[in-house]
Amino acid sequence: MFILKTEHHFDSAHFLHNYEGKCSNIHGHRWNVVIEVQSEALVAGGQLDGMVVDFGDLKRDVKEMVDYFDHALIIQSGTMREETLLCLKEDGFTIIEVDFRPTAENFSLFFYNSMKDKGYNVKRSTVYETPTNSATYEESRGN
Ligand SMILES: Nc1nc2c(c(=O)[nH]1)N=C([C@H](O)[C@H](O)COP(=O)(O)OP(=O)(O)OP(=O)(O)O)CN2
Ligand SMILES: [Zn+2]
Repeated sequence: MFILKTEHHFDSAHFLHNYEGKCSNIHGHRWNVVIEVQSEALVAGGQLDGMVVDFGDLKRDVKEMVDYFDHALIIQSGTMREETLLCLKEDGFTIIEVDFRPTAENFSLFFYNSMKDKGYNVKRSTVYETPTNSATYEESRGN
C-alpha cells in the first residue's frame, strides 16, 4: 500500500458554543490540515508513471479546500444572533458558517469528505488545532 501525505494550514478564529471554558470566547488558531491518500498500485506509463497521484495536483486541491477558511471567523450556524452577524458582515468581516461545531474532530471529517468528493482515495485526515492537539478521521476497517 502506498500512502501520500501533504499538508496545508489556515489561520482562523472560532468559538465553541455551549462550551464551559475559555474556548467559548472567540479565539484564533493556525489550523494545520494533513491529508493522506492511499493506493495499492502506481500509475504505469505516461506523465504519472510511478506515482499514486501527482503531488502538485494533491497539494493544489488541499490548498484550495483549506484556503477557503483562511482569515475568517468560522461559526456554527445558529450560534450567533442574526443582528450581530449582520453587523460583522456589513463591517467587512469574513464570516464562514458551518453546519457543525467547529472542533478539530468535525473539521477532520469535513476535510476527509471534501477530498473524497474530489475523487481521492483518502486514507486519513488530521487537523491540528494547536501544534500539540490534533484529531484524525479515518474509516474503520471493513468499510
Ligand atoms: N476534543 C476537542 N477538545 C477541544 C477542542 C476540539 O476541537 N476538540 N477545541 C477546544 C478549543 O478550540 C481550544 O482552542 C483548544 O483548547 P486548548 O487545548 O485549551 O488550547 P491551548 O493549547 O491554546 O491551551 P493553553 O493551555 O492555553 O495553551 C477545546 N477542546
Ligand atoms: Zn479553539
